[in-house]
Amino acid sequence: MAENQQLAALVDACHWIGAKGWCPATGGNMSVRAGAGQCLVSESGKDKGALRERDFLPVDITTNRVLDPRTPSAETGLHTLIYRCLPAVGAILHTHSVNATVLSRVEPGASLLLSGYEMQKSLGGVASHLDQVTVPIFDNDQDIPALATRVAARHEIAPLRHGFLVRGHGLYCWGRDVLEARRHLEGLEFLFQCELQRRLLEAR
Ligand SMILES: CSC[C@@H](O)[C@@H](O)C(=O)COP(=O)(O)O
Ligand SMILES: [Zn+2]
Repeated sequence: MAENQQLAALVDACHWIGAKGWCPATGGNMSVRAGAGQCLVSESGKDKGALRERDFLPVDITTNRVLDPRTPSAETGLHTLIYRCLPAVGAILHTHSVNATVLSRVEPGASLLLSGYEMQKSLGGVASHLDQVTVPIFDNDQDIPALATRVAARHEIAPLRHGFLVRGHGLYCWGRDVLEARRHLEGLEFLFQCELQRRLLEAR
């Protein structure tokens, strides 16, 4: 799909995310890969459920240089890192759902491990409910370059796949294009809700 179609699809995805309530109070950010080693990142501080195409700003993926007088997301460094680590990624969605926020705090480990769910197959390359899906969890940090360094270090050891959680903060997920990133977001959110309910019921 052409770059302008991807941007139109991303704007659509942002409105869908807003309607789901996954980006309350200006939380979250989104981007698509663009030509010439750039990506288009949502402007900082905007309501992500009401973004328009002109609210996405060009950023150089290698240098993080912002090619616009406006300010892109405070978390731009995570978007550019993901594009550098995973050359096949075409779109990234970062959301702040209640389930992602709570589950990332309830799980004390460095990963959320999911298995036994048919809906795991909504994630690219997962063929069975018997597979184990690993969603890395990183402790939150207001220092985005420091957080990006930890994400990159983990990617060196265990390559990132569909997304990761930031503890008490939210989810980053992605896909080859906006359509796949949307499917991953919806699939992961479904799995988070199941896992949270399972843990609540089994704790009784
Ligand atoms: C509502 S505060 C959330 C922010 O600190 C941040 O986590 C976020 O996702 C949005 O930041 P932004 O700079 O608008 O992209
Ligand atoms: Zn955030």
